[in-house]
Amino acid sequence: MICPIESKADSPVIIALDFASPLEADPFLALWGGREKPFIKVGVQLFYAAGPVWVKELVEAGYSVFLDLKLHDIPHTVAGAVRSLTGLGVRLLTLHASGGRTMMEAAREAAEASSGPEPPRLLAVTQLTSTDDRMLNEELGISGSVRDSVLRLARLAHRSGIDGVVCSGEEAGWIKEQVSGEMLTVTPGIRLDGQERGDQKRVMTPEAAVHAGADLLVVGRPITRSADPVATYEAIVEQIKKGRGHRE
Ligand SMILES: O=c1ccn([C@@H]2O[C@H](COP(=O)(O)O)[C@@H](O)[C@H]2O)c(=O)[nH]1
Repeated sequence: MICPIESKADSPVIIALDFASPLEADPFLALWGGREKPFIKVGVQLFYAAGPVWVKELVEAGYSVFLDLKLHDIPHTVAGAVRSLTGLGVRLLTLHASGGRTMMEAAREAAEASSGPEPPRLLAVTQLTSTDDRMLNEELGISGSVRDSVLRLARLAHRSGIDGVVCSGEEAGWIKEQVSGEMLTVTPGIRLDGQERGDQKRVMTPEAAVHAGADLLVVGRPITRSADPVATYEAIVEQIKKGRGHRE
């Protein structure tokens, strides 16, 4: 089943607007002029440059916005950040599951207590898609596989009342089966066949990710660096339809 948070255009693709400033992001979004507005993700680079007022303007202009700030601090501070951000009207907001249960519960309670627009659904980042087993074990000193760690963090997020997780396509199906079918699975690390991975370690094609159980796909450079971003976006949407066909 495709989750109800997906974009109005019946497309589960979220475009990661990893640009330096609105001077780059605005002309990029204008390429969709006359078409259904895409679901967009604003991450730390653009948020730090553009600020909350610009994000609110996007929401007011009709964009569904995923604010990917990956909050990670003591519970009191994260709760305060969530309170500051809920008024923006964004649909999704991230925090790191590794901040622990008390931090995630504090974030959820802060979102629920908001009196403004509908609060964002919270997503817990499990292990970044740029992490592989070697990095986890040798650099971070965490034993076991990335998959085990992702499942453990997804369970913790679920127990903390968090709506969904950010994970790779490789883990989306396991989370649905082993944690909860209700957990929203949002998957970056999307690459088209044969495309450069760049810094991503756990990658999947759009079709394979949806087939594996991903609800929403985050796609940045494959679209933003494409010679024809709108055509690439539409080709990815087509691939997803195929992936859904295989899943049903
Ligand atoms: O584990 C994670 C969490 C977030 N991201 C974000 O998704 C996009 C991916 O961009 P690409 O250019 O398609 O690689 C980017 O904004 C990351 O901050 C992630 O990649 N992995």
